[in-house]
Amino acid sequence: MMEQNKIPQATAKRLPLYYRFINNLNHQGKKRVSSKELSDAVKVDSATIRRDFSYFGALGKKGYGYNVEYLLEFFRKTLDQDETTDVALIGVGNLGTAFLHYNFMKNNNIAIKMAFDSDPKKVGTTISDVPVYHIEELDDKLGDIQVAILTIPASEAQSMADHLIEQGVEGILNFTPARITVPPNIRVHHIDLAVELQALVYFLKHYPLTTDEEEEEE
Ligand SMILES: NC(=O)c1ccc[n+]([C@@H]2O[C@H](COP(=O)([O-])OP(=O)(O)OC[C@H]3O[C@@H](n4cnc5c(N)ncnc54)[C@H](O)[C@@H]3O)[C@@H](O)[C@H]2O)c1
Repeated sequence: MMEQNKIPQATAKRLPLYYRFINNLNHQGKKRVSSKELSDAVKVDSATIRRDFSYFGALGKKGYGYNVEYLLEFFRKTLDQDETTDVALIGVGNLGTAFLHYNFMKNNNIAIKMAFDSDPKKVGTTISDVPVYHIEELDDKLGDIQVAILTIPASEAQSMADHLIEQGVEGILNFTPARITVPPNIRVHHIDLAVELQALVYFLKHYPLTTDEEEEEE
């Protein structure tokens, strides 16, 4: 990955968001984009965008904006768009099934390759071309997959994470409300809808958005 270490984590997290939008612009044949346009589209304030983009070596010109092709090339390299990353999904219930149906990652060269469940009724089925195996087949089937999505009951999360790590998984996207403990070399990202909603409501109440932006166009 290109100069990934120099990019602050908060900036890196916004990369996929930028990538998706810039990719769309490119498909529409657009050659340049202003920080204001970007800001409106991805809902990140334009000062943050300018700071983020300065890490990418993309310096917008006043009255011109950013070069779409340059940005796209940079994002592709940085996000390893040229390589495919396979992901395993653990738990084909309400949430897991929805993720399999909505092939949300097809443009990003990241794909859910296989899914696991303990329910015999689900094992042996295929959802959007993704085979569902029994969880006991995990060691045989996982291969060199290093990323897993956890959509199992919270009570199963820790032991499942331990097992996945034993099998070589290095990154876990945890949708269960359980806070799992992992060794320092393993990365866990936790997505909790309830917490996100609470945060949104809190911000609405205490930090109302204003409409007058002190915009400085680039
Ligand atoms: N993060 C969020 O925004 C969000 C939203 C809804 C639910 N959740 C959480 O996501 C998880 C899944 O929710 P759901 O509604 O899909 O639940 P669900 O009960 O519909 O699905 C859970 C699935 O996991 C399977 N399972 C159980 N134990 C297993 C094991 N040991 N190995 C493999 N598979 C196993 C079950 O057979 C079932 O298919 C829960 O922890 C829930 O709290 C998170």
